[in-house]
Amino acid sequence: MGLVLLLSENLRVVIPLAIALGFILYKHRQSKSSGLRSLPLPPGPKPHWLFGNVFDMPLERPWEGFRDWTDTYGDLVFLDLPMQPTIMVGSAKAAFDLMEKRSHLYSDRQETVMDRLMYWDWDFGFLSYTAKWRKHRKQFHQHFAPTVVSKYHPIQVQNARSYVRRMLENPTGTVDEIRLTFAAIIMKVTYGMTITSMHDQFIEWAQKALEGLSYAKVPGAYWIEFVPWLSWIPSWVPGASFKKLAEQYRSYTERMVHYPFETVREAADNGIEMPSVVYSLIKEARETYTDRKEQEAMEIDARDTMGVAYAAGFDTTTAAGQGFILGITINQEFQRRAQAELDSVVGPNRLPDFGDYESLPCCRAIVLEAMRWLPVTPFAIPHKSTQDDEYNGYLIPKGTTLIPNSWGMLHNPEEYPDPESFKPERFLTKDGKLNPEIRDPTTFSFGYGRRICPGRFLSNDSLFIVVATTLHCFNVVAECDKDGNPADLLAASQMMSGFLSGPTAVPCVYKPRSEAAIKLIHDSANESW
Ligand code: HEM
Repeated sequence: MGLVLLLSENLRVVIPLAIALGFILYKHRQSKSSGLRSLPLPPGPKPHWLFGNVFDMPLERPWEGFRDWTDTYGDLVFLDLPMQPTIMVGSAKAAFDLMEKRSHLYSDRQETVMDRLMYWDWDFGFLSYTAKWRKHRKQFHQHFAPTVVSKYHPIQVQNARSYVRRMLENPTGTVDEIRLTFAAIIMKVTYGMTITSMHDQFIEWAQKALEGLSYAKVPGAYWIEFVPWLSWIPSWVPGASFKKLAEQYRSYTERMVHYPFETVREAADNGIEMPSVVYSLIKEARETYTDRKEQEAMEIDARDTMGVAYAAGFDTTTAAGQGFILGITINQEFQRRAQAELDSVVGPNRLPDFGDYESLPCCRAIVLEAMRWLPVTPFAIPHKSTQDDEYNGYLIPKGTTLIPNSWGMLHNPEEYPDPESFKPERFLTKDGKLNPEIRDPTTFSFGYGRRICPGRFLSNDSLFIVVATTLHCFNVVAECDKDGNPADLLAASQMMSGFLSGPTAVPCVYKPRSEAAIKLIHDSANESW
């Protein structure tokens, strides 16, 4: 106890010393040579002798700074960060060569102290490349694979229709209503819970948990990541702001994972069905095992595996949906073209559904362009290597973090001319079909290799039905101020900096296309599902 107090009182000295000592030991380890270690590291900005490239990291719209580095140094840019050799991957070829073709070497993740302290260490998206990760990923995939997700179409159609009904009442509620739509879809699919408001208690907890996560994931923000063995220090110690942050948010993360799961489990205990992924897993556990301990273990696995669905799927799909609304408001010409297609395929007497999917290439092109234009995860989630490797004559040391600049690849003018413009037509042939020669942007925007987003099929379907239903019912135009001046949509399309990105604002208004459209929207409230 005396030692704890002594160290705590002198923490302003202990912390920098511990970090410096850590850096020196790390540098020493790095200098040890092995077979491939005689190869040069990929080029990159010149590092400081002790702090490496820490102070070179671009903070505002970093993807642009990283693209400039790629232009200067090439496909792989080496960054010397504390305890963490890092390579920025700037081209599609290098990204696929490493993270897809050699995915057995590049599928690890950097687990962090903050993940553990803030109770995110159950989330398999942040787990290392271990047996536990494999087990959870496999279980998740069984419920979100392309052959399975069509089961969720009725939930998606129903929520897209409920969305247009709310937009009729609240035509400027673009941001809130699209958020509610994707939250409701994920919660219904995963837990069988009906969400009707973003003020729902669960949603408020989950949003707080995600807010905490966004702080915890700012690279280099917490010194504790460089000296994890100091994570025992109490929160009252000066300099231990990471502990305070963890204490502030941890309980929200716990509630986000536990509450919906316990709701379904309690219902199952009382013989009440809540048809959903979690309900079917609980049922399976109870049918497979008679031993309560084994049942419990399987149920806990299900809780943790599926706890990730809201955390990983809500903000991401929402940001892509916001990109669609803004983009289609800017590109009025393509909006008219998609509506003409909807008029001819769906007609005036019904709303679109998944049966129309193949016949609506314009709506599908809009989804593709929304995924490309303002990429939600500009750097995917970084991967980590598990062995020394060689690529194009360069050493990639074991333990290197690979950060793919997905934004840079999606904005490569050679693949996507005029990349800053929202142009769904780029994905169509002259005769209006999807053009297989243009690279599908979702090969970048959902990440890479064995870690590629397993929720992408659900997300793509949710976006498609929202796009089709919206454009069948509404013209989407720029919001005007009281003097009639339209909002600056290009300013709104500036992407926010952060681990997750999206447009700065969505100043758009929904105007019903016709009386017939209004009737269709109202009538959809009487549909039985
Ligand atoms: C537009 C929507 C979405 C985008 C842009 C997106 C993007 C991503 C990206 C870039 C990754 C990291 C891939 C990598 O490491 O290379 C990822 C991982 C993940 N996503 Fe998504 N995602 C979206 C929607 C969803 C949805 C709806 C779900 C769940 C239903 C989901 C579940 C996950 C999970 C569980 C992981 C972790 C995979 C792992 O580490 O093995 N995502 N996503």
